[in-house]
Amino acid sequence: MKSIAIIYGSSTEHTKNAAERIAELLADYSPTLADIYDGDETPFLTHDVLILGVSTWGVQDLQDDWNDFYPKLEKLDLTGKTVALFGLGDASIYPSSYVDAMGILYEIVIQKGATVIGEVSPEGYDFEYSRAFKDGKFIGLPLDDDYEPDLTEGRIINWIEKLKPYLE
Ligand SMILES: Cc1cc2nc3c(=O)[nH]c(=O)nc-3n(C[C@H](O)[C@H](O)[C@H](O)COP(=O)(O)O)c2cc1C
Repeated sequence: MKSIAIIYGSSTEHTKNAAERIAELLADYSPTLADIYDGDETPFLTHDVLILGVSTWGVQDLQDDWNDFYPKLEKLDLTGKTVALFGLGDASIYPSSYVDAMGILYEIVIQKGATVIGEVSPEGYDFEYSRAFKDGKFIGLPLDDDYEPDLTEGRIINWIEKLKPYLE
């Protein structure tokens, strides 16, 4: 069984709530839950699988705490790490930058040597453009607690089931 860290940044608790739900669903793996606000790179270094949660703010930007942490992220070596990403956004008001921050994190973790798992089909999502949408798939799990909160629980459960084979 792999060791898992769930690391999130959240300004109005949407990403935090999703991170806590993911932690509950993965309770058998005893995951570490960390708020990137603390600025601590230790969980990145001490776990095999990193589940990273980020919301998009400022239109197309990383959530503030992830933004502050970004220079540290640029210095990490993530070779051999498995990363799964989830991103909170609002496809109704920001359809042209939907969950862009998840795409920003994807690009840097790939550059730092990580393998990314957990891509998601766009079926059921209504958006125009997303930096997190590559080669016909989202590179992680988009969640929208502003526009379609009722879908969050089912989306998380489906996604976790798909991740589980990579966590053994
Ligand atoms: C000023 C502002 C800018 C935003 N920009 C985007 C955006 O570009 N793309 C997007 O998908 N969501 C955008 N959002 C929506 C947030 O990402 C969304 O509310 C999210 O659930 C916040 O999560 P958090 O509470 O974990 O920070 C924006 C929200 C605000 C208030």
